[in-house]
Amino acid sequence: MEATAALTLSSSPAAVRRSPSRLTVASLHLRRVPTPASHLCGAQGPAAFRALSSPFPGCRRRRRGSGMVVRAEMFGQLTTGLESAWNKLRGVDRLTKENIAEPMRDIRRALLEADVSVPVARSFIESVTEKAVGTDVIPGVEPEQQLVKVVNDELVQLMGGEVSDLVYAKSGPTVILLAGLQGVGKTTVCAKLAFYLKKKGKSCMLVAADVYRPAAIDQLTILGKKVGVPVYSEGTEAKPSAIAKNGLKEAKSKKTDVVIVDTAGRLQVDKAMMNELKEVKKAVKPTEVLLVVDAMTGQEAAALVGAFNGEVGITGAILTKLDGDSRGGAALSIKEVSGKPIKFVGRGERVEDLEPFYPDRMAQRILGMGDVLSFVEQAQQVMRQDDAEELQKKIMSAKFNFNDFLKQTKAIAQMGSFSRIIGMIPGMNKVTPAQIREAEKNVKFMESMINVMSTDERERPELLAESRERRRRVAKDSGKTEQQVSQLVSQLFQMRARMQKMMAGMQGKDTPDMENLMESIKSEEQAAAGAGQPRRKYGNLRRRDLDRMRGYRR
Ligand SMILES: Nc1nc2c(ncn2[C@@H]2O[C@H](COP(=O)(O)OP(=O)(O)OP(=O)(O)O)[C@@H](O)[C@H]2O)c(=O)[nH]1
Repeated sequence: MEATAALTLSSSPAAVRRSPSRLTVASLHLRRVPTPASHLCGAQGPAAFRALSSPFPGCRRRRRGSGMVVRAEMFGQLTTGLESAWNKLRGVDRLTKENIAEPMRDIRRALLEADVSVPVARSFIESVTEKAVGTDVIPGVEPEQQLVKVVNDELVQLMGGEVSDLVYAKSGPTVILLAGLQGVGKTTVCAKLAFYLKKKGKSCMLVAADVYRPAAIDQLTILGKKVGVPVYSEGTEAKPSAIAKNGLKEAKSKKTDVVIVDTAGRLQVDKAMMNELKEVKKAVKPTEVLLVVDAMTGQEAAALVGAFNGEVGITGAILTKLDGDSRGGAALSIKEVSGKPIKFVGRGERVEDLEPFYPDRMAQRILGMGDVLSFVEQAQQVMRQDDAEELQKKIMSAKFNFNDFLKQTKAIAQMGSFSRIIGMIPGMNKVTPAQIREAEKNVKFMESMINVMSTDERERPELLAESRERRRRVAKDSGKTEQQVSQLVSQLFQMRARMQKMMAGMQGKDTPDMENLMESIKSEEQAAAGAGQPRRKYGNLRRRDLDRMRGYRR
């Protein structure tokens, strides 16, 4: 049977055709098994959740400069190229090899225009095609949204997947050796790194091993002063490897945590440069050898990282000048081409302008679709097939218990706070902030009671239904009244009944009618405004459950 997921995301292909400029995410529907809605809404009625579960207008793609989605201008062209790929999928039912062929060509073109190398673009396209075609359809998520997600995940992988942290030495100072061609920003990076590490509570020392450009030593000394870090130098006469070795000795004697060695840059890769680097490396046995590359050089930067790694052996790259006019090819290709991760990126000339490289954030910037991605991810999470199937079995056997209740509550909480979700959906002005706060308060309120229940009580709500003693204990331990606990137990049984009714309807080939369902929830809640009041009929609720409920209400 199909996944019984509770929350799904969609807007109909018809709506998309009517409004092609709209991104098609974003109506939240209750499908098949209803997410327990009423428990989020408490006695005040499920207004907030009802509003969430009713179809909304599509989530409009944020225009450039609208302020809601931060787009890296650097990737602007790539982003625009990708957009045309999504547009070509509007209105299709599922992703097939045939219907994604043209969008894939757009993506390939966009990557090449961003200065990604041909082999990298080719393998990217192959991988996206394979995953997109094989991807499970998530009910309610539009095919182009799924493609956005696949492209996002592949971009993240392409850029190295996880963030690659600096490695520190197990004992003694951590030595970071910086290498790179002339003018890429090495000296500036020395100061930026020291500034970054100081903020992390590490003591640092800079070592001036660029003996060919006298101004480099002065520049490093000035920058060292600026960030409050000592600079070790021996002028321009000594050998770089000796300077680095002596600098390390001094750092050891001062118990410095991190030593950053600045080396000379050349206009191009040459043998002398490589040999010198190898010597310095041998002299100080660095924990990290980082190649500084300029993002403006595009795919050449990636090739350079590969070349340095082959010759000298490096641990990663630092990509500078991402604030400039580059097209992004370097960020996309370095890991794939060289096998080495980008560890930091420089986004300006100031010492503060260095940050760790986060592949996921970068991918989101490229796509400029953070809202779509979080919707698809959340839908996937909420709809994990195993959970859903297990839940379905429980519903059918009337075993839906407080653990499931809590799980569902948390699944909804995972959809982001109510306010956040609503904030992402333009046109969602039917739910007032007060209603949102109320719904959130109710979730917490119920959790506090469930949290103090014993394992048995959570698994078998009947125990609470049967025993006033137990209800009193839960009330006392959670600081609530006995009546409030009774009401919670009552709500769980009502929910079981509603779910079974719906499942029975589905199995009887009736398509569940959400309008009717919500109406029936509403009228049930009106009929049962308090746990002590008589209720109207309970649909498919089992006789045993009813008896038990009666037992606890007596
Ligand atoms: N816009 C921008 N400029 C940067 C960045 N990083 C460095 N620069 C600038 O690039 C220029 C060269 O930087 P340096 O740090 O001197 O480069 P270098 O690699 O040490 O140069 P050599 O010592 O000649 O090898 C300077 O004007 C820096 O201010 C960055 O991330 N963004």
